[in-house]
Amino acid sequence: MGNSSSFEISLKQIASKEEARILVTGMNWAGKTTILYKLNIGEVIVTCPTIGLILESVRFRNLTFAIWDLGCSLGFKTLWKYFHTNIKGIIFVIDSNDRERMDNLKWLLQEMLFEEMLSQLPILFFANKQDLPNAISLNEITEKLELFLIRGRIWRIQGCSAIRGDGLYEGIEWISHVLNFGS
Ligand SMILES: Nc1nc2c(ncn2[C@@H]2O[C@H](COP(=O)(O)OP(=O)(O)OP(=O)(O)O)[C@@H](O)[C@H]2O)c(=O)[nH]1
Ligand SMILES: [Mg+2]
Repeated sequence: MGNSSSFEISLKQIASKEEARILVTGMNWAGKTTILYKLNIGEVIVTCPTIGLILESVRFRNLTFAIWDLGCSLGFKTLWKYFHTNIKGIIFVIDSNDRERMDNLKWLLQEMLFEEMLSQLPILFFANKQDLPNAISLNEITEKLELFLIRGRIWRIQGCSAIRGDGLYEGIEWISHVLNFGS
């Protein structure tokens, strides 16, 4: 990665080229990449791996899905600063099998929910890995992450298994519909 000013210029260039998008995010290992592959909505493109920001994007109808990790050392704020104007919705992927990181996840989610630049955007929560025997139920995830406290935006939690493909299209159809892009 170059120095911080050349890095900022690179970010600006990426942000200016991209069109309206849905941000797909969540903790690492949650299944973001697998979901996008499974949806078979196009080739996953590593847009710019050289600057330390792993940005993958795929297209589905007229939506662009861009993904990056919460665990990324850049942090939310750097990314939001450049990308928020094009973001129309958020897909937040949860590893339903990861009980140990639920508390961490809750705080990361809170940080995002309170981010002014992302306020009012609809959120689809994909409770992924529901195929695993110890997966946490949707009700329990809703409790643990306090999703019921979300105000001022449309949200939905959708159980899914990126491995099997269950639930993915229901979620994508929902967010497409909410954004008035879907048929
Ligand atoms: N059992 C099961 N495993 C899954 C599912 N989705 C993803 N995985 C596995 O979880 C691991 C992480 O999946 P990725 O798609 O790489 O997750 P990611 O969120 O893109 O991870 P990072 O890019 O590292 O942040 C892989 O071993 C996947 O095969 C699922 O629905 N069920
Ligand atoms: Mg990934």
